[in-house]
Amino acid sequence: MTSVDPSIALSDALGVIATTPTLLVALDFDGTLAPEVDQPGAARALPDAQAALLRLVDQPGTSVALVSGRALASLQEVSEAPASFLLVGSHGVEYRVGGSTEVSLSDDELALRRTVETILHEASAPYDSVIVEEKPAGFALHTRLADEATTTAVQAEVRRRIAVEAPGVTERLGKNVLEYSVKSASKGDALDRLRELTGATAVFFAGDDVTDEDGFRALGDSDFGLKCGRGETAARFRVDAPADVAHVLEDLAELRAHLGRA
Ligand SMILES: O=P(O)(O)OC[C@H]1O[C@H](O[C@H]2O[C@H](CO)[C@@H](O)[C@H](O)[C@H]2O)[C@H](O)[C@@H](O)[C@@H]1O
Repeated sequence: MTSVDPSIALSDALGVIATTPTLLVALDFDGTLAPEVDQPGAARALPDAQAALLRLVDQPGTSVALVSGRALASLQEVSEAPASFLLVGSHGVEYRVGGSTEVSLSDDELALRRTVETILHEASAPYDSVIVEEKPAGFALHTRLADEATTTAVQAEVRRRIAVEAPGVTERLGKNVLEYSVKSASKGDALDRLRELTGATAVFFAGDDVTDEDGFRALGDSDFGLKCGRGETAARFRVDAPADVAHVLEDLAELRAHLGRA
């Protein structure tokens, strides 16, 4: 485990955030809580991470949120999250904060979404290795099982057509996934909303992908950003893999529980 900010050790910063009066623990799902797998529906949080989150959500003044690029329904299914977890899907477009929310699309947005659907399905049709995933406000093109040449070709074709036929849609590029949405919300917007909703005095957020950087940029000096894996980041701390995230969450849960007992 390393500190991107050399002025403070990860364990010291964890000890500080554990004492905050009202804590929001927010986690990206794929690549952070759950190791990456070939089939999106097969992803599951590591048992140690899930156990730590269940322990955290039981502590006084502590909220747990999953903030994912997945559609909310997909996130609910793979995360097996109890009702006490706050859920954000589709990169900040969908929320489960109490009751589920429907995504409401205008006629223009519905038409734009249909155009995106057509482009992604037509561009991916020649390739068995490319999968299109439906979301309430858009579609994602998965190339995890495709070779490099196929990925380059299909993404170039999609981008060429989107620029002409659906300008204005929001593009998000993740690990082996190129996604288009008719809503432009981000994980930064989601953390802002959850912070306000929970009255958090500090926020812990962990993520692994480019779209998680919006979340890290929404953090302030009292917060704790944890990047999982390689790549440029605005997070203050970094670990190598989901197993390390699980360890950090276990430590945070232990510190928070100790505080509750003190
Ligand atoms: O924000 P996240 O919770 O990290 O969600 C990002 C995307 O996750 C899923 O795709 C990724 O994980 C899959 C399972 O490990 C993997 O097969 C795929 O290659 C990854 O891109 C999900 O399917 C997407 O909808 C999310 O946007």
